[in-house]
Amino acid sequence: MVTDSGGIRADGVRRSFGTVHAVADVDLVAEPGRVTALIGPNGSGKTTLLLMLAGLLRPDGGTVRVAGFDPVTESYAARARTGWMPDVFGTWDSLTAREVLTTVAAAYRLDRAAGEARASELLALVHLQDLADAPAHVLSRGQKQRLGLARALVHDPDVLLLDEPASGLDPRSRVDLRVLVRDLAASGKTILVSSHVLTELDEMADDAVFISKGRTVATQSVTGGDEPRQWRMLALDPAALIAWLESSETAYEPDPTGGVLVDLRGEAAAAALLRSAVEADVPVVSLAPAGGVLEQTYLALEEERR
Ligand SMILES: Nc1ncnc2c1ncn2[C@@H]1O[C@H](COP(=O)(O)OP(=O)(O)OP(=O)(O)O)[C@@H](O)[C@H]1O
Repeated sequence: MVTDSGGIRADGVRRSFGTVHAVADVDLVAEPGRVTALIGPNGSGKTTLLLMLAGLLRPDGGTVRVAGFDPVTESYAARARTGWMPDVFGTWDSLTAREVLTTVAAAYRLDRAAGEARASELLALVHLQDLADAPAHVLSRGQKQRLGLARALVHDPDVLLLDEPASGLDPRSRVDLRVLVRDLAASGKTILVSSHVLTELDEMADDAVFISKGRTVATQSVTGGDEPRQWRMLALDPAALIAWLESSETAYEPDPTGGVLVDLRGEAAAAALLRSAVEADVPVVSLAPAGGVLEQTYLALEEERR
């Protein structure tokens, strides 16, 4: 649970730019030790919300607590506990990757030796040792993202706000990012991460908050939930599969891939369906979730809002 001293909490937060209500009414809870995904279409207000949580933009109304502090009235305490990784990381072009980190360390009042040690540790963590002494402007987009992540971690914050952290990362770096984020959550940090790549969030997040047009429209637990979702079932003999589904009165819809889609509640239900199909000699070749759980919720919400 979020207590006064941990996690992120936003209640009825709003922020407009002129007549644009970028964030109109957002409620959000992100708990320590968990990764919470922030999901919404382009322009739904994710970055604006993250900027308010990071203390970089003042809300017009509502309340925000980050690690127990108000980022506006207790900005020093909140910022000391918050790591912010923007979607586009502007580096100071004349500095090297290492200097970017030691400069940030100095801003957080780490002494020189501690700052240098921390910079080396983080450069190794994000696999940038070989480029440590290269000017930051020569880094590729993905390498800059990794430096941005290292920068967010300099002061060992309790709360991490990551805006599209995987954008521009190659497949290996995405896996590394996922492992790192999970490790940070396991060590008790609160992590809020926005991304459009829902399959990636499926594998990274514990909880999800969906926003649309500046409002919270749904929250969902990613892990351990047994909400119904669609599974795709394929058989060597599609006619035999359909005959069996009909005789066993299992609801299905045909799938363009030649298989069928069935609604199932959790993995135990999938195992039971597979067992009965095999017992009935249906030559099933696969039964797997059709798309990720977050993608299914996202598309259902989009459909609802059309
Ligand atoms: N500084 C600003 N001035 C005016 N309008 C703004 C400003 N910042 C954001 N907006 C508007 O607020 C809305 C929400 O923008 P925001 O960047 O928060 O969305 P987002 O969900 O992060 O989008 P994306 O997924 O494309 O990154 C958009 O309509 C945007 O044009």
